[in-house]
Amino acid sequence: MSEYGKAFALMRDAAQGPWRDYTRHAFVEGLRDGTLPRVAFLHYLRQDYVFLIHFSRAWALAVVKSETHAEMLAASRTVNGLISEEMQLHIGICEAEGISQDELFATPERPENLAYTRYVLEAGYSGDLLDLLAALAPCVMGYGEIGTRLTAEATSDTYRDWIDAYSSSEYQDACQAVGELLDSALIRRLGADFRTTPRWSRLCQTFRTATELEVNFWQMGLTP
Ligand SMILES: Cc1ncc(CN)c(N)n1
Repeated sequence: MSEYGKAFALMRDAAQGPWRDYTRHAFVEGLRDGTLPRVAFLHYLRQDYVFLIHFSRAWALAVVKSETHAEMLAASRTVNGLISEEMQLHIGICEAEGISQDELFATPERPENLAYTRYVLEAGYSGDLLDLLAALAPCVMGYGEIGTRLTAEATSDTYRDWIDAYSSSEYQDACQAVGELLDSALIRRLGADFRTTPRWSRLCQTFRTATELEVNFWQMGLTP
C-alpha cells in the first residue's frame, strides 16, 4: 500500500502507463537535472497559477459535496493549503523574476490547462464526492511522489525551491490527508469492498483521464 492510502495505490496501479508518463515526464526530468529552460519553467508556473485558481474552486466544491464534518474539514484544509501555501510559491518565484501578481492573475489560459480543470470541475458538478476525488487525486499525489523522488535524485539546485515545496512535510501531510479522505469516502458510500462495486472501474477511469491530462499539462509547459 502507498503511504497515500489504499484506494490511491489501487487507482494508480490501474493507470500504470499514464502514471509513469506523468511522473517521469521530460519536464520533470528537466527539473531534476536543471536542464529545463527557465522560459519554459516560468511559462509553466504562470499557467499553473491559473490552474490552482480553478483547482481551489474544485476543492471548494468538495466541501459542498461532503456528507460529514470530517469530510468538510479535510476538503476545506486542502482549499486553504492551495490558496495560502501552494499559490504563494508561484507568486514568490514570479515576483523575483519581475512578474507581478496582477500579471500572473491575468495570464491567458492555455487550452490544455482549461481542458484539465474544467474536466475536474465537471466531474464534481455532475457526480458525487467520489467522482470529484477520483479526478482530484492524481494532481495532489502525483506532485507528492515527484517531490519525494526529486529530493533524492536531483543533480542540480536550479529548481530546488520547487522541489522542496512538493517534498515538504506540509505537502506530504496534505497528500496523506487526501489519501485518507479518499479511502474513508469510498468506504462510507460503497462499503469496505468498494473494489467489487460497479462504480469502481468508472472511478478508476476518471483517475486515469485526469492523469492523462496531467501529462498534457507538462507537455504544454515545454511549449511556451
Ligand atoms: C497541473 C498541476 N498538477 C498538480 C499540482 C500540485 N498541486 C499542480 N500545482 N499543478
